Amino acid sequence: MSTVGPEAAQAADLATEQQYVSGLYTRLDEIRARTVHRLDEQLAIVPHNPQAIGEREAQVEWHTQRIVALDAAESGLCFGRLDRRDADVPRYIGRIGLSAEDGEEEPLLVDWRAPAAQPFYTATPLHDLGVRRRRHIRTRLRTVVSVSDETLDLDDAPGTAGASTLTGEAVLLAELNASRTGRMSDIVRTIQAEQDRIIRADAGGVVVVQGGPGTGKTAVALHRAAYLLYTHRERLARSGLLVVGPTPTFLRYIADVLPSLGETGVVLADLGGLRPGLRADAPERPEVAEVKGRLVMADVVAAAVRARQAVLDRPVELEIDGTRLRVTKADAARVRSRARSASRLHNEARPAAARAVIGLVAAKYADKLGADVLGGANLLEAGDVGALRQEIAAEPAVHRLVDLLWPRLTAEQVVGDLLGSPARLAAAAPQLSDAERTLLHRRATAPWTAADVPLLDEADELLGVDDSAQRAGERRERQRRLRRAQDTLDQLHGSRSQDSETEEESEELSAGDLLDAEGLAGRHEEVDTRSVAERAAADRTWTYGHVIVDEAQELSAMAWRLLLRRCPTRSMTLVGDVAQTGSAAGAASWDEVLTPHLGRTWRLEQLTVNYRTPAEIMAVADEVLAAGGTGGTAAQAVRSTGVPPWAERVTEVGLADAVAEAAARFDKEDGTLAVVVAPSRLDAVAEAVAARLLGTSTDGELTTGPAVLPPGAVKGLEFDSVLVVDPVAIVDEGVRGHNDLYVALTRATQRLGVVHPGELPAMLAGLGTSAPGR
Ligand SMILES: Nc1ncnc2c1ncn2[C@@H]1O[C@H](COP(=O)(O)OP(=O)(O)OP(=O)(O)O)[C@@H](O)[C@H]1O
Repeated sequence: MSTVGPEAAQAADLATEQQYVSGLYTRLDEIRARTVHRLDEQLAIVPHNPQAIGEREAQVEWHTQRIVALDAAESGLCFGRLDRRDADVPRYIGRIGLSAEDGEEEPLLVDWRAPAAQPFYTATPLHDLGVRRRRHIRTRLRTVVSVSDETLDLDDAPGTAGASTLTGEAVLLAELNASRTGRMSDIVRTIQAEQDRIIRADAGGVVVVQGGPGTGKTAVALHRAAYLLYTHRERLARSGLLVVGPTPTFLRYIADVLPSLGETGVVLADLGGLRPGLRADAPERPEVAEVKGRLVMADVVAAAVRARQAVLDRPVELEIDGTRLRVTKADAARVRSRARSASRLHNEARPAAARAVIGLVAAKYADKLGADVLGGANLLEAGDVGALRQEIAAEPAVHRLVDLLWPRLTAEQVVGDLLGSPARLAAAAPQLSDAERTLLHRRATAPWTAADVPLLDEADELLGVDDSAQRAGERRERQRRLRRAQDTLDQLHGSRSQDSETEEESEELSAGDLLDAEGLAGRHEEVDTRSVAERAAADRTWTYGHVIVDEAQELSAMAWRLLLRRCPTRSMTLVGDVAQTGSAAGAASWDEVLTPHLGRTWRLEQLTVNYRTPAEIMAVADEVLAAGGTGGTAAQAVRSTGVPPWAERVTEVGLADAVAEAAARFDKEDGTLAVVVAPSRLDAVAEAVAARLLGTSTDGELTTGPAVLPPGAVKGLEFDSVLVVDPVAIVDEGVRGHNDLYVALTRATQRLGVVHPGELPAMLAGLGTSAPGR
């Protein structure tokens, strides 16, 4: 009897899986070709009315999206197989679902997001969910290059139970050890059970995901987005999904993940990009951002809007056709109370303010014109007063008075004027101290910062839009279309030959019988052909079906108000780590930051395993947190590299060159490199590193070479090698300096070095003192 050796068994497994995977690619090609053909058919259609245009656009979008998803699935199409105790056929798991032409009961490939795929991520020897064996399949292009098995059935392989809490440990570690590229990639092959639970959590309500550095919060947030789009496709296709991240650099870093999962219809934005048409990215001092982020600023903005609804300091005179009229403070107060009772929103109340002003001026004018010199009743008739009102409504002096008492305002005017004027600040913000108001004060024309965006949004909420002119224009346009449609119908009707109106022919339906002018006019209305994501991103008032916030601990109270307005259904996923909060306006605890807005309606989930940072580096970082961080949760490092992190003391004058020298040593290693440096040293260090290493970037471009960045800019990112410069300055210059240093140290996936000009602080005593390669 011959036994099969492990190599032969492996070869046989490879051959079996290759055959299956090749079949899957054949099926993928067929479906793709058919979808391309259908798309071509749709593009060839020439639609003649808005309804047909709309239908065609929907079909084109659907087929295009399908092709994008099929293309995205090409790389690593199938990565898993489940052999189940009670089923004869294996179940294959992949990036998308594929069924056979004849629609067999078991699909050829199950989408990783489908419920049937879940055991691939969550089955364990103790809770095997009916799975005997989980197989990880690795492919390069369309070739299967390896398979690795986990036996879950305790009867088959006694002793496997409890061996590891990780799913597919070998495959996972291989992924984690790989060099980084400067762009985040998806983790669909190796999602871990605690992550899977959050990814598939119910869409309703607010889920807060707290986890230490490297626990996969960003990865989980993005895979949850893909999961929700799959599970609630129809709803989210209409309402859209928003992902908010801390910086433009971070958004670039994560930008490939969702497309690689076949999902392109998501809006990604940082806070400074949340106002359509505005890029608010001017730098801001942290202490200013902190004041701007306080909840009290909602009252300040409201007071600033109210202050624009003027009562006069002294009477104004205006002249109409040579007649002088006097408008008093009391008159102005009457106009204001009329307008205020007409609408809560300033700009929407403007027509009421204008009517009140016209009424007031007309009455004064009538009094003068019709005054009986003998002191009798007014000599003007009611009709005369009506005509006067029309005349007065056209008077430029009256328009100026309306503008004075109730100006049409934009959010930019309200907030710009407020911050640009100490007097306006003093009037609108008595609750702030002089020092705080001084912090807020800036040039009226200064560029906008990210912390201004919630203030602008708040102002917009209070201003509303006076769209009466636009609505009047739309009414006129609709009437024009109606008239044109009626003419068309009349012509059609008129062209019916009188002679042919036999009884039979008169039974025929004409265009006019089928359509009325209203319907025909409707057909000529414009169709908005932008995608939901495009429309959502361009519309400040858009409300999303789901909002995901990454690095949520950084958001100020005012930013929360803005985001909650974008998601009235409160279907939200917030991920972050209160131990990594860098901004003064951000959170030291979730309770503190969320309870004012959400009460206790949110639920907390935790991630506990650090997949990024090796144990050697985490041991050092944890000491920093213990020495002065703001809480957070410990995360267990999943691997160790055996490479000790080190510290090197340098002289103050030689610091920049020493950093460049150390960076050059790291640069010889595989993968990406970041130099993290306190803001005050940024320019000198960046210059020295750039002079030494080609491709050095300081603008957050992570793919060209070493990146030199301040701690605030590396939030959420990771690099194979990290060089931290002058840790004491990082702590001293940050608002929450220990957190900043903690963030900097935990960015490394492989190697960490610290260069310091003075004594090494005690909390970093765990660092070795000799830099390798010296
Ligand atoms: N299940 C997993 N399989 C493979 N890689 C994973 C897994 N989970 C996380 N990772 C990897 O670990 C790294 C850290 O993940 P991520 O950036 O999502 O963590 P984070 O919790 O957001 O970190 P931080 O708070 O420090 O920014 C990434 O490279 C990510 O791809």
